[in-house]
Amino acid sequence: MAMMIEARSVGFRHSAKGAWLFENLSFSIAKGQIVVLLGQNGRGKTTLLKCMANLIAPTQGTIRYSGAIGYVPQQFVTPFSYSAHEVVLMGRARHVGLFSNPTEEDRARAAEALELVGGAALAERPISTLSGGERQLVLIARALASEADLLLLDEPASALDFRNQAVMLAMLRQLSASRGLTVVMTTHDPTHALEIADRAVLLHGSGRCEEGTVGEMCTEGRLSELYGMPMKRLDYVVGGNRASSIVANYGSMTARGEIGLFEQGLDESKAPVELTGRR
Ligand SMILES: Nc1ncnc2c1ncn2[C@@H]1O[C@H](COP(=O)(O)OP(=O)(O)OP(=O)(O)O)[C@@H](O)[C@H]1O
Repeated sequence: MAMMIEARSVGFRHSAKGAWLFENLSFSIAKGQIVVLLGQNGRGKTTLLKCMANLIAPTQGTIRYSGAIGYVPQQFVTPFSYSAHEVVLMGRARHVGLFSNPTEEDRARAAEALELVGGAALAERPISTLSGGERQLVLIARALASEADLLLLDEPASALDFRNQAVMLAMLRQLSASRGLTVVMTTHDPTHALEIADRAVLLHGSGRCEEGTVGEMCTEGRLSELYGMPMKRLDYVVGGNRASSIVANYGSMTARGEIGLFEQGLDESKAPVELTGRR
């Protein structure tokens, strides 16, 4: 099987005395496989994805890859108000020679990619006027237009409604089956892993991480530990098809302080006290 990515004993920490985000992580991703990175906020999913995209160097270990990479960040900021079509056309950069203009084929591929994500109607709209979800679809189209062999997607579903999430997941599954596209994506919804992924990487924090098949990784026990709260797997039949979802038992969380994000992020002394309008 052709290997797209081989990570060997990879680790990352921001400073020599800082805590490891992940440590001694090794995995192999074969051509056409889909891999999902899971973990609580701040556990290092984006950092790992950036190491895989060769945007930052891991503190320890090596990552080798073959083929062309398309990296889709969580946010895309541009000072210029390009149209959606122009942004997708940027994905053709490595096909367009230096000092050359995009060809008709480049334009056609860009239009095709935008259509594939259901964004054809957005083509002429300035990117700055698009909603978060629309912008996310355009960025995915840009990566598809690049005809990368390996897509690294940072929370591609975070701003999408249920239907567009389903469309995007189906599209990735179809591209991996038909074109051998390899995909690594981060998500806060482990059901996405059940739906399309072959393998999953769990980032538990303090350097601890695990990697394996979705069946091995997405068990109730492992996911409850990963998110620090009870997680259930529901298996059911819908429209004659078997389906599974991972759900969080939200009601089990009693008060603030149990959720890590609050402990880390909310400093009341700095929070705005006055709200405008009536209370
Ligand atoms: N320059 C930096 N120096 C120190 N810590 C940093 C720096 N940049 C990021 N971090 C920290 O590294 C950790 C990992 O960040 P990362 O964005 O990889 O997490 P994540 O799992 O993708 O989170 P989220 O789910 O919230 O997107 C976070 O705790 C973040 O605050």
